[in-house]
Parts: sequence; structure tokens; C-alpha cells
Amino acid sequence: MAQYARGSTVAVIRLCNPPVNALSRAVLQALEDGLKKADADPSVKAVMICGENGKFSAGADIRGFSSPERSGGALGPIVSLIESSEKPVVAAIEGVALGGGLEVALGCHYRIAHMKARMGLPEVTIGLLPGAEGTQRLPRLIGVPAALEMITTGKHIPATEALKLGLVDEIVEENTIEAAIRLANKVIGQPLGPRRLSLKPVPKLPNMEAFLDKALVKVKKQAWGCLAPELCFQAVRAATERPFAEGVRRERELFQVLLSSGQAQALQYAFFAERAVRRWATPSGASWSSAAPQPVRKAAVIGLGTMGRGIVTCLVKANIPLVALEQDLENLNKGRKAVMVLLEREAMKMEGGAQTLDFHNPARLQFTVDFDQLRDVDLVIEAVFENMALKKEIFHKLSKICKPGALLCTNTSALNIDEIASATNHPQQVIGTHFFSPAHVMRLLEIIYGRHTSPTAIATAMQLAKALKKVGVVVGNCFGFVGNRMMFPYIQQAVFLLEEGSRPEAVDQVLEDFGFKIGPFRMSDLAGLDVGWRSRKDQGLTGPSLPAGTPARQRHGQRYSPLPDLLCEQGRFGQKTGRGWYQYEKAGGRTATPDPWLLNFLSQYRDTHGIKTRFIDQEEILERCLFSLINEGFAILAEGIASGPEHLDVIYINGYGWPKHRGGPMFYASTVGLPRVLAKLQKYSEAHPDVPGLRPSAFLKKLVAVGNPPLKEWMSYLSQQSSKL
Ligand SMILES: CCCCCCCC(=O)CC(=O)SCCNC(=O)CCNC(=O)[C@H](O)C(C)(C)COP(=O)(O)OP(=O)(O)OC[C@H]1O[C@@H](n2cnc3c(N)ncnc32)[C@H](O)[C@@H]1OP(=O)(O)O
Ligand SMILES: NC(=O)C1=CN([C@@H]2O[C@H](COP(=O)(O)OP(=O)(O)OC[C@H]3O[C@@H](n4cnc5c(N)ncnc54)[C@H](O)[C@@H]3O)[C@@H](O)[C@H]2O)C=CC1
Repeated sequence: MAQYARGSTVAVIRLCNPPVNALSRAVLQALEDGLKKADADPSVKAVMICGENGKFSAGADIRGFSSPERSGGALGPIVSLIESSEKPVVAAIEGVALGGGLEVALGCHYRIAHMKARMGLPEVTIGLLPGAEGTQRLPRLIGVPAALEMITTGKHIPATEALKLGLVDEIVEENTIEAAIRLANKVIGQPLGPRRLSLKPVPKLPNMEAFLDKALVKVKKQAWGCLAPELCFQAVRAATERPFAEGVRRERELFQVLLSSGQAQALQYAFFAERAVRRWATPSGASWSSAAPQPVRKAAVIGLGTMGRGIVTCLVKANIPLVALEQDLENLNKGRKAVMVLLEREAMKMEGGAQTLDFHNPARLQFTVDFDQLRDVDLVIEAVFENMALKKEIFHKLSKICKPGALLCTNTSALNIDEIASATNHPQQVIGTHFFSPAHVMRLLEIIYGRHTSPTAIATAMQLAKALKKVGVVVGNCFGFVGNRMMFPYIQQAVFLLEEGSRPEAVDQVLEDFGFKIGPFRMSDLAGLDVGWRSRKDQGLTGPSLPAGTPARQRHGQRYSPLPDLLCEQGRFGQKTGRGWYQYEKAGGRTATPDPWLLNFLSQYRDTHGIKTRFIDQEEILERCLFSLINEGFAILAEGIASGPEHLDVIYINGYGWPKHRGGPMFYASTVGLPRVLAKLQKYSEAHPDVPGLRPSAFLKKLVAVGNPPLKEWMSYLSQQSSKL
């Protein structure tokens, strides 16, 4: 809705649709009515448009895009209506003006913004383009390079930058509404022609063609299979080549292509999924609505290796005073140096921004080898080696030293949270906080509750995720939790495909073409093959504890591939040793090239084990890797380890490089169609009966049997009894 109020000369139209004044059909109708009323009233000399509750508008109602009665189409004509008004219209921008919200402001003759306001055209991030003439007006106002950057990346810009670009006429520190009314009064009677963006030419560049060609290459490179950035580009290019009305027609055509592309639905699903997972719940009835977090005034990180360094960096960036602890002085100094390098780099990135990093102050970041320094911390994150005995020893110590209310978090990637908690006197305070590498970059924080973890502990970990600007996803306790557990069958299939005849680069290519930033073998080389090797040795799957006489390619009656173990035995740990599934220019090198040694090795391996090499096509590679991962996802849902498919999807998008425009693995399964996923799994399972990962999960079968319901209904088909928790 929008409220209309008339002052002595200026009519005020206030957009009201909490929480973000999204432009629903009703809001647009009220905006149109308000404009017409102001136009018809001779005592009104100017109009001011603002938003309720200190927010202009976050744009079209995204939920409305999937409904047949879309609000989007109505917006363009309203923006034109604003612009063609014979009375000056001023936009008073507070909070956010995003998407359609900014397009409304672009229709206004003047824009005034609060210092703290943010503006942007983020449609590209939800698979669309600014379809209410924004791709045509913005380049006319701020020029092609700046407009292209905003439209193809969707980034939000602060008011100060908007002023520099000429996107707003003025910024104010105090009352934006009053300032806008003052401005409206001041411009009454001034000619409006020069203020109508549709009448302005697009500012020329001396080398427009060359600039656009170069920009297109960059856009395509960054798009990574996502359609929207390139179509955004084409719409802006149309603005440079055609008159306004024709450009608008082109914009509409391109908008329709995106709207029906499937990617837009996936990206909008991902947008809401990320928000849905904030409302966490556990099978025992604890939930976000009743649990309150406890404050974290001081924290500690134990272990300053690969993960600990990144975690320290996140906490410092979030302004949380911190103690960083190592096992001895040598490791402490090594860790401290590495942390300082990361923090210096972060500080450089933030230079000129409002925030500064205070990490040279020992009261805010203290390095120590003394556990006694942890007495007064509210939260500890343990990131020592992945070894149960060591973790238990540390938690036992923490339980004695830390104050009773302190939250004790472990960054384990797969170990049992309950077993770790059993070493403490306060198991209700123990929780998994699984960061992803590099911890200061990756957005995901998998939060794992154990049998005794209290709702307050979960709420505190979620609050921590928010403070660290991460996406927290609450999941139950099982080996590998959600992310790694789904990853195991995926990696396993990738390796089996090599045994049967494929090559690392062929498998990687298929998955990278699908949209993963990095295929499984390149990923494994980057993370280090030794990590998994150590874990398999601990599990007794390889190494000295393997009972004599165990068949080389079988464990516990199931198919097993010793290929990764054999590579490790050769010292091929991946990038760090310069050799792994690929070869690199040197140890620590980054450029992977296929290694003839590996091809030869694979061929000998097949001969040794009597495996007949066969050609494996792209479809089989994709299906075996992805469907086995998805199949594990259904098992996880059935066990109550995650409370919905959105959780799995948010984890995969933010922690594992799953292409967001495919909406996450479970959403992808719903678009492929569950009957097809099931049929394919059945086919592959029949061909490989000794691979449990390919055996269709009972939950998947049930969903197919009940008629392939939409994803949002899946969980309603899960009977209470099937939850293990
Ligand atoms: C044929 C021609 C057709 C022409 C069609 C042209 C139309 C267009 O040009 C297309 C558009 O406008 S598309 C919309 C573009 N706007 C966006 O993408 C902004 C999305 N929102 C944000 O970034 C943050 O929510 C924001 C920064 C605003 C706030 O962040 P916070 O972290 O403070 O809060 P959130 O938790 O994210 O949001 C609060 C609640 O609001 C919901 N919401 C946000 N934006 C929405 C939107 N645009 N539509 C509907 N609901 C929206 C959000 O889901 C959340 O709700 P709950 O989850 O229920 O709490
Ligand atoms: N490396 C990765 O990509 C990821 C690792 N993880 C998990 O994070 C944890 C740490 O892994 P990384 O950082 O890779 O290991 P790392 O080997 O790089 O670092 C471990 C650090 O812990 C220190 N340490 C060992 N015993 C200690 C003690 N008693 N007191 C204080 N410090 C001690 C070591 O000196 C070393 O600096 C593991 O549980 C791992 O499974 C989780 C996600 C990703």
C-alpha cells in the first residue's frame, strides 16, 4: 500500500509494505492512485515519494514473480508515469532503494538520499534484469561503465558513492524527508525536461564499441554459466544503440527470456532458502522462536593451522576480542605470522571504508600457549588436528578451565560431537561450528548440535554466524554432518569412474561445465589428498591397521577404490607436493595439467585388477556424481539430520561451490524430476550392486510413489517414526 498526504504545496506518497516496502500489486496501485490524485489537485505543486520505516523500497515483491498475477509488469508504466508528471517529483531515499525501488527513484526528477542509504539493481542476483526501464535510464544518468557495473553485478552502493556517480542529487545526514520537501518546494516551476532521464542521450565514450566488447568478455567470464549477467549486458548495450522506447522493448524481451529460463526460479528459491534456514528447529522442539543467544564479549581460538588462522581473521573482523592459542611457541609464532598476513590483507581491502581493524592491540587480540588465559572467554572454537583423542583431551581441559557458561565449539569436519562433548562437564555447551576453507572467505557455517546441546548454545552459534556475516545452517550430528556426508558418495563416484575408464580432467570438465567452480579432482588436489588418507587410516580402511587378506577393492563387503591411497603412498598429495590427480609447475603450484604418469598408472591399475576400460560419456559422469550426492541428501532428510531440503541447498551453494543458478542439489533434483532421478539411480545401482551410495533412498522412492510432490511439500511425507533423533 502507499499513503497519500497533502502538505501545503507538496503531496507525499509513502510506500508502505513492511518489512522492506516491496512493490506488490497493491503498493503499485496505490502509488499510481497517489500520482493521479496529486496531478488532479491544483493546489499540489510538487510530489515527494518516500518509504515507511526508514526504507525506500527493496524492489518488486520477489514472492510475486512465481504467481500468475505478477506485479513486475505493472512497474515500468508507473515509472514512466512518474517521469511524465508535470509537477516535479522528488525521491527521498532512506535505508535501501533496490531493484524496482531504485527504478521508481530513477523515474523521479530529483533524488535525495540519506548518508546511510544503499542503492542497487540486484535483479541479476535473482536471475533477472531491471525490467522496469532501469537498464535504459541508469546509463543515461551515470554513464555506461558505471551502469554496466551496477546492473551486471547487482552490487549495492553506499549513498556517498551514489553521489559521486551522479545517481543522487544530494545526500543528507539528518531528516531526509524534510530535506526532500525543501528540495521539492525549491524546484517548483523549474523546467522538467532536462530532469527526465528518458529524454537524455546516453553519454558517449570515445571507444564505446571496444569498451563494450571488452566488458562482455569480463561479464561472460564472471557469469559462470549464469544467463542473467549477459542479458543484463545486452539490455545496456541496447541503450547505447537504440532510442529509449526501443531500448525498453528490448529490455522487456530479455526480461521475459530470463523470467522463463528456470535459472531465475532457482536463484529466487536460493534467496528465500537462505532466509528460511535462519528459522532453525530441532526434532526435540527447540527453535529460533524460543531460544535466545548469550552474548559473546570475548572468544578464543585453539589451533592456528589452516582453519584457525581464517577463523581468527573472521572474529577480528567482527570486532570480537580474542585469545589465540597454540600448542607451543614455535607453532604460535608461525600461526601469529600467518594471521597477521591475513589481517593486513583484510585491512588493505577495508582501507577507506568506515570500519578499521584493530588487531595490533593485545587487549583485542592476544596470542598465547597458556590455557589459563581462557578463563574469562564466552566462547572457544577448537581447530586442532582432526583426531578424536586430542579433541577430547582439549575439551576436558576447557571444561575445567573455562567459566561454566562458556560455549565450547569444535571445528571438526566429521567427528562425533557427542563423543567430544562426553569429555566435558557441560555437554549442553558443546556444539560443532564447521567453518569452510578458507574460513575468512567462505560464507557457510555448518552448526551441529549434539544430543545434549542446549537451544541457547544453538542460538548463540547462529548469532555468531550473523556477526561473522556468514550463513549459519543448523544440522544434526552424524559422520560428516550434512555437507561432507553428501560429498563422500560424490567423490567416491568420481574415483570409481576413473577405475572404469575415465580421466580426472574429463570428470572435472563435466562438473565444471555443470557450474561447479572446481571439479572433484582439482578440488581434492587443492585441499590435499593426505587429509582424506589420514581419515581413512583412522577408520581402518587403509594403512597398517587393515587386516591382512582384505581384498584391494572391497571393504565391509562394499566396493572400495584404493586409488587415492595409492597416490598418497607415492607422495602425491596434490598442489602442496606438485603432484596429485594432476601435475603442477612446482610444489605449491596452482596450474593443473594432465599428467601422463597418471594415465599410465591408471591403465596399469586396470590391468592389475582385470578392469576392462570403457568409454564413459558425459551424461553418466554427471548423473553418477550428482545423483549419488542427492540420494545421500534424501537419506539425511529421512533421518531428521536436517529439517528441510533448503538446508542442504544452502550448505551446498555456500560451502561447496554448487552453482547458485541451479538452486542447490535438492532443488536441482526437483527440476530434473524425482522419477527420473530414481530411475537413473536404479539403473546405476543394478550395474554396481556393491555400491550402497547408488541404491535409491527409501525417502526418494516414497516421494516418487506419492506422485513427485513439489519440494516445499517433501517433508510432510516423512513420518515421525523415521526420524532417528
Ligand atoms: C515484463 C517486465 C517486468 C518488469 C519487472 C521489473 C521489476 C524489477 O525490476 C525487479 C525487481 O525489483 S526484483 C527485486 C530486486 N530486489 C532485491 O533483490 C532485493 C532483495 N532483498 C535484499 O537484498 C534484502 O532483503 C534487503 C537488503 C532489502 C534487506 O536485508 P535484511 O538482511 O535487512 O533483511 P532480509 O531478511 O533479507 O529481508 C527481510 C524480509 O523481507 C523479505 N524480502 C526482502 N526483499 C524482498 C523482496 N524484494 N520481495 C519480497 N520479499 C522480500 C525477506 O524474504 C525477509 O522476509 P522473511 O524471510 O519473511 O523475514
Ligand atoms: N583444512 C580444511 O580444509 C578443513 C579442516 N577442518 C577441520 O579443522 C580442524 C583443523 O584443521 P586444519 O586447520 O586443517 O589443521 P592444521 O593441521 O592446519 O592445524 C592444526 C593446528 O592445531 C595445532 N594444535 C595441535 N594440537 C594442539 C594443542 N594441543 N593445542 C593447541 N593447538 C594445537 C597445531 O599446531 C596446528 O597449528 C580439523 O578438525 C579439521 O578436520 C574443517 C573444515 C575444513
